[in-house]
Amino acid sequence: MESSYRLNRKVEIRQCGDGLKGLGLFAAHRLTKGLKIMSEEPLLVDETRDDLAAHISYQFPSLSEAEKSKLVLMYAGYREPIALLPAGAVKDAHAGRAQRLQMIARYNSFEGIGIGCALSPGSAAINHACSPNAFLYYNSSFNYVTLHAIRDIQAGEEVTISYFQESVYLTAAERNNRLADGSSGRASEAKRNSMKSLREQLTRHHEAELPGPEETREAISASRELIKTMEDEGLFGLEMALCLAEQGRMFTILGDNESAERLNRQSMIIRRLCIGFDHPSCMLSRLERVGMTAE
Ligand SMILES: C[S@@+](CC[C@H](N)C(=O)[O-])C[C@H]1O[C@@H](n2cnc3c(N)ncnc32)[C@H](O)[C@@H]1O
Repeated sequence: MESSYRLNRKVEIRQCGDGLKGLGLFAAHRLTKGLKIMSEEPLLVDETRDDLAAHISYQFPSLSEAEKSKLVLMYAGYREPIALLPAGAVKDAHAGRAQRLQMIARYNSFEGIGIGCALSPGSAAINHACSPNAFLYYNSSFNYVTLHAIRDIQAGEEVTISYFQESVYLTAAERNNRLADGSSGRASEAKRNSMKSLREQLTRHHEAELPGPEETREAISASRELIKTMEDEGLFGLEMALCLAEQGRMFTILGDNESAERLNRQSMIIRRLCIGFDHPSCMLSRLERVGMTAE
């Protein structure tokens, strides 16, 4: 029988079927779009991945024994039979080597998921997909890492995130370069190139001094195309929420407040999908809707 570790009632960690990706996170039953799949306290948090890797061996001794054993079992760029060693000084010395801890920090921490970079046990089991079905976020207000389903996920299906959640404008080639450690990326080249050039077009529009209505209408159509491509690619993320809000602002410039409001609502829906209703920025908007804004 296949061995697996049940992380919570919704997901389990087990070996991926293809034998290439190592461990992965799998749905224990059907997970509906928008569901919070997990929420966990990170073992370590730092400003960037480089900082986390630089500090991990100093911080490691202050973790609890339970936290240490979760951390040393993470992927370190190569698979070592740490789990098979008998408990004791040899195992501890080997598992906690500074160089190995740094590799663990590099391969398993996630940055660009909110403020800072976090290393947490459940997220360390999540593999990359170019069209992911989940979104990872570090909620610094409550100090926990959340994972939300951005589409329905079937029982037994692997739960994946994009390792480029906040760098969505990388081309397919740039992604594959960054995934050179063995993670596979199959982003469609034409679509990713088109997203990058649409973003450049929008940036030029924002940087232009006093763009006229014609230029703004052109920028709106570029923004529509960009959002449509993101949808086709399954890239429901905070960048899509930002694009919707940005398009809303352009409608405001044109005096079309109704469209602006509709886009702001859509933007908030995507934001909630990715980071949850209980994220402070989403809760605030709920208060705003009932007229309870802060003074
Ligand atoms: C955060 S860990 C994910 C869990 C890991 N698979 C394990 O066995 O512990 C990141 C590592 O998983 C592997 N990986 C992630 N996504 C992958 C993919 N789509 N294809 C192949 N390997 C992948 C890469 O080796 C990557 O450095």
